[in-house]
Amino acid sequence: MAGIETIAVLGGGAWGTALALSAARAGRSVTLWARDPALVAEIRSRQTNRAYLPGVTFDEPLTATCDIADAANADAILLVTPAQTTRAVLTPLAGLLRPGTPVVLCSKGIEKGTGNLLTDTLAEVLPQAHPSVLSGPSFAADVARGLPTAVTVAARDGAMADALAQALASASFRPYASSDLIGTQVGGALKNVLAIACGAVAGRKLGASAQAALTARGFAELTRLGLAMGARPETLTGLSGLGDLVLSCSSTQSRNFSFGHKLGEGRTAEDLLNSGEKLAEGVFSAEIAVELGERHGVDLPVCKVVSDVIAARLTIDEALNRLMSRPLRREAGA
Ligand SMILES: NC(=O)C1=CN([C@@H]2O[C@H](COP(=O)(O)OP(=O)(O)OC[C@H]3O[C@@H](n4cnc5c(N)ncnc54)[C@H](O)[C@@H]3O)[C@@H](O)[C@H]2O)C=CC1
Ligand SMILES: O=C(CO)COP(=O)(O)O
Repeated sequence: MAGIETIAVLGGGAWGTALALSAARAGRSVTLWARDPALVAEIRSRQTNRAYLPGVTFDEPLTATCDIADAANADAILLVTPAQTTRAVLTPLAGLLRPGTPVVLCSKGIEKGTGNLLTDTLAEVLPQAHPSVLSGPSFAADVARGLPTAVTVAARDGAMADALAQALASASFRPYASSDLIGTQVGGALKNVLAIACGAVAGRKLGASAQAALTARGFAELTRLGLAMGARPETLTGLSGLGDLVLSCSSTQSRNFSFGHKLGEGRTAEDLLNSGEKLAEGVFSAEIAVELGERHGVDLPVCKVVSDVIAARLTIDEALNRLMSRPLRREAGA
């Protein structure tokens, strides 16, 4: 397999910019596509992205463009826009992308309306692409600053996953290759929903014990759904599953945790969404995760209460009562 030298990153937000910087540090030639001309101008003139990565000056030069056609000929494309925009962002590449080009989905979510994992959407829009996923415990601000990070990089074909891991690896960024596309995506999507629940527990001051219990029971949910959908167990206990769940369920740096924290303090989801709160993917994935659970015959009680709280069908206290009054059961067979 030919080496991956040129990389296009689609998305000029926090994670897209951080991954572009990280790939440049790994020695790749990187083009960052963003829809906002003002941001492209800022990157070209100042090598900063002050709105999404305040305080970070790029240590490696990035080329920026507003024309998505400039991305089509790269050896690999990283898609890093909010999960619900995946279809819209990929569509213009339909007639441009060379067959076999790896498209690495770096967003974490499930498509509303279809219940698709993002690789399913990719297959519908760009069937000629080689489907790939990057996921794991990694805050954009940490990666942008070159702090040590490890992630999972999965591709349909193990050799492609190895090539992508090789291309993205640097002294501070360590990808582990995998061929489990399903497991890698289920972990990333569900941890966002579960982080909202843990944030709400913290915001409601229910205690560290409750937060740990919810993280563990959340992991049981993530595992049940992942296995029912065909994930491999070792992926779910790896970086993109347990690793990312632990990070997001324990840190106020997580936007999903922070969103939940504010719900726990009494704000409503509607109010938060209307007041320009930062992107919290779990808000959009919660309901569709519950639907996926139903489709696969899997019970997801924590995701269900998160979905109900977001839709204002339940208060935080009612959610707690619902979880605590469920019939007692054996832990392993739950
Ligand atoms: N920020 C982080 O630490 C991490 C984020 N992620 C995932 O990466 C994805 C993106 O997150 P962030 O970059 O953090 O979000 P962000 O809110 O910082 O940036 C999103 C970017 O997407 C752009 N965008 C929105 N709609 C668009 C559209 N229709 N077409 C083109 N561009 C559009 C926005 O203008 C913005 O530049 C999410 O799925 C998130 O879960 C994954 C790992 C870490
Ligand atoms: O996915 C992330 C860390 O791995 C980022 O989490 P948030 O989107 O909750 O900030």
